[in-house]
Parts: sequence; structure tokens; C-alpha cells
Amino acid sequence: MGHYAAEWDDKAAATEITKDWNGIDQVLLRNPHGASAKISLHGGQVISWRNDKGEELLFTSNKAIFKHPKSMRGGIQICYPQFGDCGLLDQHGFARNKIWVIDDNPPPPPPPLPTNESSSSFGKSFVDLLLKPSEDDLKLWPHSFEFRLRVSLALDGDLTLISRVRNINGKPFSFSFAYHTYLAVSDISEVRVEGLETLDYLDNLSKRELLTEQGDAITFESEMDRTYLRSPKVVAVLDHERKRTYVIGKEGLPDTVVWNPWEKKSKTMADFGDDEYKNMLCVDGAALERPITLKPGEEWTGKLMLTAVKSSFCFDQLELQSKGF
Ligand SMILES: O=P(O)(O)OC[C@H]1O[C@@H](O)[C@H](O)[C@@H](O)[C@@H]1O
Repeated sequence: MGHYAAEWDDKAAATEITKDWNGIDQVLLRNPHGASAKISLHGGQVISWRNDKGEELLFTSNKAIFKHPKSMRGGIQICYPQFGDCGLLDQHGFARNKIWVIDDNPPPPPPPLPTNESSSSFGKSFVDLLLKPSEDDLKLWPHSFEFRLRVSLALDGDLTLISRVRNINGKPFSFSFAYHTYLAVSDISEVRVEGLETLDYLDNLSKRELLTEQGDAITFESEMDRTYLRSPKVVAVLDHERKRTYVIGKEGLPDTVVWNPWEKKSKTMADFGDDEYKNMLCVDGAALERPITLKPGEEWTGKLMLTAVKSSFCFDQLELQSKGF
């Protein structure tokens, strides 16, 4: 097992494989300070991310349906090769409903930057999952690809997901992509999203009408389903009641989706509690407006980095730079 997880300096156990609700393998990443992440091979879905106090940072519905092949409501879902219903495939594409495999012999992580103390803690415990299309997938979407998903947990508890999609087809193909990320929040009415002010967005609640964000930070008082276009590399979600800030960093992912179903839609979702909209917010790093096109042999990389800090913490530019953003 140790060959796909780099060892911690203090030799604390870094990974463990157990079974999920369907008897499908899941990988537990742990760091020596008690932070952890759980990834199911079902969908390559991150199903838990806990800080060093054992607090769960991702939302999972109490009514989630844990039954293959449907993806579970919550965590971080991989939406590929289609986002939403903009295409011929099922909603959000097939990747989230497939069984991925662990790569027992992954390429090593890049060496830490010598000048930078905190980056040396980056990506020490990781797993690489692979997805290749089945014959049935190729009937629906006739493009051969290899999808490598690396999930890493750092010493400071940061969670990083790196997706690499390679075209192993004879012809170019295009796809859209999102990390559909369910953040756990204490009360959606007390939550603010910073970093998306003044941006153009597509309002998915009104036929993808193109609008411009007018307000300061985004706050919530009704259903929201928007795709912010060409958003910055870093967006922050402030949970005032819990005094927690999520910092969402991204690379290769120009867009950001913000989704909360609110009360009426919640009641129509079989795998979601009527009041659970109060305790979640989806903020997805995504590539939607302009689909990614890969020529034969080309590879695309999309990276998401999640940090959860106390709201009093000042996440200044230097800190971001030290983490590679
Ligand atoms: O119920 P699903 O397929 O997981 O999708 C949930 C939501 O996911 C969001 O990302 C979309 O913007 C919404 O339109 C969608 O309703």
C-alpha cells in the first residue's frame, strides 16, 4: 500500500483501504495531526474531509442514497465529460457513476520548492485513481481517454485534487468539467462568498441568461444556480456562525458554479432533506463556458485546492503564493 502514498516524516500511517457502503474500495488518507480524507472508488468521489479536530468540512445529505451506480449526494463529485444537462449524456456526465481503479504505481509528486517552508508539507499523502471508458461508455461518448485523479492531503490539512485527462483517441474531442463541491456550512443565511463580485454569470435558473454580479459579496436568501465566468484563481466562502473560511483555489478551471437548491427544490430531491439546504453550499471549480478540446496525445490538467481556516485568519497573498497559487 505504501507505494502509492508517500510516507510521513514521523512514519504515521498515511493511507488505509476499507470498503464503502456497496463493498467498493475506499481510500482513507490521514495526516499525523489527525486530519483525514476519504475517497470512494465509486465515482472517484471524495466523501469526507476532516480537519485535525475531527470536524467534517464537506456536506453529506442524511438522505443520501448509497447505491451504485448513482453517486452519493454530497462530498466532491467529478462532473465529466459533461456538466449539467448541456449535452447528450446524463446530468453531469458518467464519471461520477463509474468505478475507478487505484493506480498502484503512480508518478511521484513534484519535489517541494526549496525556498518555501510550507510547500514542503504539500501533497505528502495521496492516492491516484484512474478512469478509462468502458465499451458501453464509448457507445455513448466515442472518445478514448485516460483520466487520472490525484487526491492529496497535506500536513496542514489542505486537500488538493488534480485531474489529468489525456486524449488517447485518434481524433480531437471536447468536454466540460467541474469539481461539484458540497461545503458544510452552519447556516446558509450567514454565509458570504467573496471573489465573484462584478463578474458575468450565466443564471441557470433563467435559461442561462448572461447577467453581471452587482452586489459586493454574494449572500443567500433564495435558490441560486449560477456559473460565474472567468472567475479568479481564489474564491473564499465565509461561514460567520462557525467562524470558518473555506479558501478555494483553482488552476485550469476558469469558471465557478455556485449552487444552493433552497427550500422548494430541496423538497423535490429524493436524496436530500427538506431543510438540508441550510447546511450546504456548492462552490465548484469548473471549465464550462469554453469546453476543453484535446488533440490526440494532448493532456489537460485541472487543479482544486481546498483550505479551511478560522475566519480571523488573514489569508494574504503571500500565503496563497506559498501554496502555489
Ligand atoms: O442533482 P444533481 O444531478 O447532483 O445536480 C445538482 C445540481 O448541481 C449543480 O452544480 C447544478 O448547477 C444544478 O443545476 C444541479 O441541480
